[in-house]
Amino acid sequence: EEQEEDVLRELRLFLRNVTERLSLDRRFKAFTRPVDIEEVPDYLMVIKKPMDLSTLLTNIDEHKYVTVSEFMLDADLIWQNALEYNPDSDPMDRHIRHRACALKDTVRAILRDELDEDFERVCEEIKESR
Ligand SMILES: CC(=O)c1nc(NC(=O)[C@H]2CNCCN2)sc1-c1cc(O)cc(O)c1
Repeated sequence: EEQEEDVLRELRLFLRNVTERLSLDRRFKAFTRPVDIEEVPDYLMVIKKPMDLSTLLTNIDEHKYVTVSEFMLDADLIWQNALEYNPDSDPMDRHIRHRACALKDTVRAILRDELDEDFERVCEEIKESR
């Protein structure tokens, strides 16, 4: 009903705000757009579920997420994919892994500081009821 749509509208506003702040952080430049398959032809042989910050925003606008937990599953793909594609001691691998770990910690810190657990519980109730 209308109250549920109010909650999901507030969820989308919160998730857009978090995603846009991440996209503005220079440490996460490599994660702002889909990996360019022309530049990195073997990427899709290694990474089965690509994800990036611009795709998160599109998903939010398409009402893909009813809970923060669903959003987190896709947001976690971004740094998990980077760790998987960059496992070696190569300086570039280490550089990307460092930024992937910073992304992981930053997302968790924002949600710990800014997500009210009662709000997420209401979102989970809406999801269960559908
Ligand atoms: C996001 C990601 O996982 C990524 N990984 C890379 N790894 C490498 O280049 C390592 C791989 N091992 C051998 C030595 N090179 S480059 C890169 C990337 C960076 C961008 O600024 C944009 C973009 O689309 C992708």
